[in-house]
Amino acid sequence: MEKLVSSWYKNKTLPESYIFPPETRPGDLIVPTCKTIPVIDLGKAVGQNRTLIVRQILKASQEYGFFQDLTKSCRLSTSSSNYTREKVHHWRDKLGHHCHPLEDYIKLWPEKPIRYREVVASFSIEAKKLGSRILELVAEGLELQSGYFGHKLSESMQLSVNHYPPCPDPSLTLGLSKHCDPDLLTILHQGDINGLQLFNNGEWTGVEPLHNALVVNIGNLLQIISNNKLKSAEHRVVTNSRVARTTAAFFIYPSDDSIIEPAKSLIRGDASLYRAFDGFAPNREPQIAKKHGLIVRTPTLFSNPKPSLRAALAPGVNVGLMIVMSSLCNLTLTEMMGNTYHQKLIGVFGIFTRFTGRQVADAQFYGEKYYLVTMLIVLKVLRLQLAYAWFALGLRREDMERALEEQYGAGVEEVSVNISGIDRPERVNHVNHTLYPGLSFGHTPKSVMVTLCFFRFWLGFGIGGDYPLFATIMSEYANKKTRGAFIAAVFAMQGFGTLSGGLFAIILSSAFNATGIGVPCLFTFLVPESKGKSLEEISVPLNLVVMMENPMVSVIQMFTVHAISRTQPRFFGTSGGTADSLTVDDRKFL
Ligand SMILES: O=C(O)CCC(=O)C(=O)O
Ligand SMILES: [Fe+2]
Repeated sequence: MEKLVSSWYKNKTLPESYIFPPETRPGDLIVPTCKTIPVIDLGKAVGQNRTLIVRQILKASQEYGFFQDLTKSCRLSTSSSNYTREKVHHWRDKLGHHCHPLEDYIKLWPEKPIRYREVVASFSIEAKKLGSRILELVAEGLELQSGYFGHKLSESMQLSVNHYPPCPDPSLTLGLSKHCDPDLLTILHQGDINGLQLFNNGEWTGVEPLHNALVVNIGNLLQIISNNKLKSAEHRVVTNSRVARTTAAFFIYPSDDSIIEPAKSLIRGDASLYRAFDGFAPNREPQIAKKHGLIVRTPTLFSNPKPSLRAALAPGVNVGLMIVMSSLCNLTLTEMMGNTYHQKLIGVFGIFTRFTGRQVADAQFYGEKYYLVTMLIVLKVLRLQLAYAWFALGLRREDMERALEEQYGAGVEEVSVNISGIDRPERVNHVNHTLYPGLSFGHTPKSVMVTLCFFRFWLGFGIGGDYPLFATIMSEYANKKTRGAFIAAVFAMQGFGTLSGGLFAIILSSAFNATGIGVPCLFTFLVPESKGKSLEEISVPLNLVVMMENPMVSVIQMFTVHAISRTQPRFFGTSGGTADSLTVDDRKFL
């Protein structure tokens, strides 16, 4: 392990590796302490006062993401867990370990000092209780059902004991640089030494240590679950040259298998600001677009927990596929329309579809566009594509929200109907049916398998009628000598088509991934260090800035523009229906 700062800091000047770049140094070390960070006495959250306390907590969490609570209730590292790779080290040593469920972890805690286990155990039991109480009050304030944050969502707890030794030059370094906690809720015992600072309204303010108080701050996950009704606070720790500062932070976070998403009741009427994700691991930090001076607001930003599968579903792939496929279809169909074999095929096909039902034909993608065999991949990610369209075109927010509301409803249908070149409204059903094989009845492996088997069977049933058709037409068309080869080719082509569709998806998404950007989230929050603007206001252009720096993404955006603009005039509001007729404002994002 790297040597702890505490073991060598004495009589030394600040080593270069601890000197932060000028723009992130603490600057003026004496910042005003924030007298207005609300102090909430949880002991009073009973009887008639309860509603008042709930209101105070909610208000504090919305404005600051921080409040102080008056109820008093292993791994040794230095700087951060990323010591070898980080550019600058933090002036901090840290002991970290899990503490809940206690009986699972206590045996792993340090044995010395002798009372460590006893003291920390009782503290962590209290911290857990306190966390649960606060979360219950937060649930009440957000009008979520009682116990909403209980069980899995707040199942785990980790403790970080931070030690910041006296520092030779506090103006050049930081104990912890600006960050938001990635958890649900943090309960911090900060002792009685100043050091914690909160970034609010574009300024740093000190969080004054209060006797008998714990600092409570909202983490990213609570911001996500509350759909931005609560705010995860940005904070940092500055050092001082006189005394060591030791703090204990309890991080409450969900079990690994929890699904994190905005609470359903909080997205009614509002757009859901975050997509759902699972496999939450508190240490999985997102990539930070440092050169843009941006701070990552959500742990999901550009994170790609299951790279292979997710990569294959990258929206860029979908757009690319759609364009290639629909051009192919258009060409093929135009070619075939005047062809008598085609007429025959349609005739027989018509009988077939009447016999087996429209759905069967639709579900196997053969209604009219024979070659949309990759539709399955494509449709699954339409939702993400809509997000791209939004970013790329600077669409009006209301339009985007409406489209999202209708996700797998009419909005997507229209887009897919249009993109695939089927423009009559009565064909909406057709697209609807093609969606089925891309959906699942549930999210467990079993239900996915059942859905898949069911639709595969259905598909096979439909194809079973169709293959003989192909064979017949091809036999009629080809001469005797080459007939066998032609029929083989026709059948093989479908497989090749599907394979190359998949291959295309994989190549495009690997290229996309290699750019380091990963699959973008629907709404990501990159916040510049500038004041005055709301998250919503700045997130769209900023996402674009990041994306536009990347040639691959720009290409995908151009695709999106063409695909959507060709077909979706209503998304443009008043600005017209083609890329050419976008207004100047729209164009600035292209
Ligand atoms: O030590 C402190 O005052 C704050 C610690 C902190 O923010 C953290 O561990 O995330
Ligand atoms: Fe923190």
